[in-house]
Amino acid sequence: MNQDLRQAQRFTLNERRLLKRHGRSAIAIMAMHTLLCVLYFRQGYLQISIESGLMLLAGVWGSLLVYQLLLVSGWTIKLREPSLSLFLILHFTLVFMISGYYVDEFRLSAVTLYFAGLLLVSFRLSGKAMVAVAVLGSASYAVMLWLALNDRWIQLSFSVEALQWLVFSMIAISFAITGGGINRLRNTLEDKNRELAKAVEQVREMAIRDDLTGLFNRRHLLEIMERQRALALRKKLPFAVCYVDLDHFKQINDRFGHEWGDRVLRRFSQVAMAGMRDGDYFGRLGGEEFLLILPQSDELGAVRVAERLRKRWREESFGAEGGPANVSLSIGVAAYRDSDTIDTLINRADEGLYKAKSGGRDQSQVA
Ligand SMILES: Nc1nc2c(ncn2[C@@H]2O[C@H](COP(=O)(O)OP(=O)(O)OP(=O)(O)O)[C@@H](O)[C@H]2O)c(=O)[nH]1
Repeated sequence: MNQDLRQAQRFTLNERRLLKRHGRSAIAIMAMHTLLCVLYFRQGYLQISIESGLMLLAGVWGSLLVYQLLLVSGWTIKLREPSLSLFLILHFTLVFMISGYYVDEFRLSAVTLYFAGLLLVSFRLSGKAMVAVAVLGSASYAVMLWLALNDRWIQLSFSVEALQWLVFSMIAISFAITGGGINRLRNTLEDKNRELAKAVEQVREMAIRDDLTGLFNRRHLLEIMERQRALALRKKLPFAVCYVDLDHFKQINDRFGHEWGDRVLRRFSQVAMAGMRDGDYFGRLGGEEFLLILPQSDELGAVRVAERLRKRWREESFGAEGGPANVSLSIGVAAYRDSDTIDTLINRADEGLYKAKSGGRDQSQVA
């Protein structure tokens, strides 16, 4: 594959890599939060028994690991939102609110890492979804607070708690508003990168194709021959080429006009392509000259292919459409030899073509 194309694809077709990174970030946030909870617990600020704490931890990490497995396995890649960010942020909301419930002294600090979670999913969720998530976060905080106040009314100050809830809600909404922008930017960037990859592919196609026929052009045919030669040298795989030339083409142009000449060239390309074996290559060297490259073919096999093409093309007639009745072909065939370079091989095929022309045209000759 062309190097430019690979580079463009690195920006566009790397969804699996991004998903893995997304999963790793989720784990990092949760790991930091777990560490924070352990510190709170050790300092006596987390009002929870060790058994309940461990059970909660098992639930949190169990579900997060399942999430991570889904992302890494590629199972979610076909979904509309493959990072399952909505699930992730709901999971985070639940976990952070539960920990917030148990930490009375620093309730707001216990849920601070929730904002890192919001930032993470803002790369994936739309602006509207982000606002909905933030509102849900704020409502969950309110419910959590209500439960904590109900349980421990005497020790808690309503106004301080309400102020902390307000701060939490404002930060969450601000994250949602700016986060929506991040997602829009990311989508635009993705679209642009996709367009870029397509453009690179188009440029690449233009660089290897002949305008008139859409066949491989001379440059690309020479590249293919170089590759075949390398294979022949390394793995002793034979290959052969057929130098194909339409006979008396100048007369066609002169008698029927250049447009008819073009039409004949295009039809010949279609006929030749239709009869080709998978793995063979066919292209236009220029003018009315074409080249067939036949991997894993010896001289005899190549002559058979050349003759089949010549006979098939003779059946084609343009007479009924006001063009030439028949256009014959002359073909020079040459099989690769160890001492060959690309030039000597083409020259030999050209010699075969010369023999075919001087032998009366409409035939294949080996050289
Ligand atoms: N219509 C058309 N004609 C082309 C194109 N490229 C080359 N030609 C014409 O092809 C003709 C080739 O003529 P020659 O090289 O004399 O060969 P020929 O008339 O086929 O004679 P032989 O090969 O000896 O049978 C010339 O008239 C070129 O102008 C093309 O893209 N379209």
